[in-house]
Amino acid sequence: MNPGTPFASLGVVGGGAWGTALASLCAANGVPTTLWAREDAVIRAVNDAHENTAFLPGVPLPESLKALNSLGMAAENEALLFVVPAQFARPVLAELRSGAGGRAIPVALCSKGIERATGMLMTEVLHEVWPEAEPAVLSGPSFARDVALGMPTAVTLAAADRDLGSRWVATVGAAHFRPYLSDDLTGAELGGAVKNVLAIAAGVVEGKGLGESARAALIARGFAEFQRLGVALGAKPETMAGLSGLGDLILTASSAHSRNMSLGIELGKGRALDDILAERNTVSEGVATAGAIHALAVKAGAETPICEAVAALVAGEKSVDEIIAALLARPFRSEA
Ligand SMILES: NC(=O)C1=CN([C@@H]2O[C@H](COP(=O)(O)OP(=O)(O)OC[C@H]3O[C@@H](n4cnc5c(N)ncnc54)[C@H](O)[C@@H]3O)[C@@H](O)[C@H]2O)C=CC1
Ligand SMILES: O=C(CO)COP(=O)(O)O
Repeated sequence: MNPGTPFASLGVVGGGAWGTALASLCAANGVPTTLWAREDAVIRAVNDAHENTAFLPGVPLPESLKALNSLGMAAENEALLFVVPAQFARPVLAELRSGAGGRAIPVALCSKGIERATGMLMTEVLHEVWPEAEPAVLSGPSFARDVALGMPTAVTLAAADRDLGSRWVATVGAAHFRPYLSDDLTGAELGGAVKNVLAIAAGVVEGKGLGESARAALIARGFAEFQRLGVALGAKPETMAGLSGLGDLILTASSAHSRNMSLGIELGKGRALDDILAERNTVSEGVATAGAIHALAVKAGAETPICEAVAALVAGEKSVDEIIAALLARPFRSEA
């Protein structure tokens, strides 16, 4: 692969844990980087104490990283990493487009979810809101804290154009953060969205004490769902089996550090969803995405019983015991 040229300036939009980790990485690479955050307290903490105390406490950030709250200024950069949770993405992208004056600039989407109101993937939302933007998708098994602390990580970086992909690799890549190029944007973003829903299910298995064998079965059968849906939506099977697919599913469905899995654990212990969400300031994308995935799957004619069960659980339509009973009562079938 020809080495690309890093972008001359980068705006990271979204000052949660993941946006902060990615901004820190790019700033440490020497790319002039600014971080857009909604919260004044985050902006002050990043600029004054070089730490995002709200969302990524205890991780020192490069002094060269500057935070701001103007989307208009963020849009003046040569390229953008977009890390706003999926349910809030549309208005933020619209404001960025207006700040950019409708310019065609590279936007790498790093959020892992589907817009509940429309059932759209993030690339579809971007295309609708800002058709001139040049999309890429960065997704894979990568906890923000691991990346920010310099622990080894590998991700999928999908872009339709190889030169564009190489520029992103040169901007975010580091010895400990290894992006692998792909041209399958749909596959890359679908993996990140679906694994969050399956991680909630894996958490329920854990919280309910159903055992590690059950969790392994859930991961494998969840992966089968994910492949069926991916194929129906035009994703490549190798993407589903790669870092942004199986890789992220393994991480998120086996670690209580995952917000989605830990939420599932609490649900499995019998706690109410609203009580769990009320005590968190962080996002668990699978909650809003579950229903959207199920609806997409129905439309695409793909059978996704685990995602359907999670959708019914978080919508309050079925209890944990009811979804477990329904999954175990399914008829025996061939594995493929
Ligand atoms: N944290 C992680 O390890 C990783 C997260 N991601 C994805 O990155 C995206 C962002 O997640 P995190 O950075 O972890 O967020 P976070 O959970 O650390 O922080 C919540 C974020 O949501 C934002 N937010 C809340 N209400 C909002 C609103 N009304 N409008 C706009 N923004 C609002 C907050 O400003 C904050 O940036 C998600 O899609 C997540 O799935 C992807 C890879 C790793
Ligand atoms: O996407 C992630 C790791 O790849 C983070 O997962 P959670 O949002 O469940 O914490």
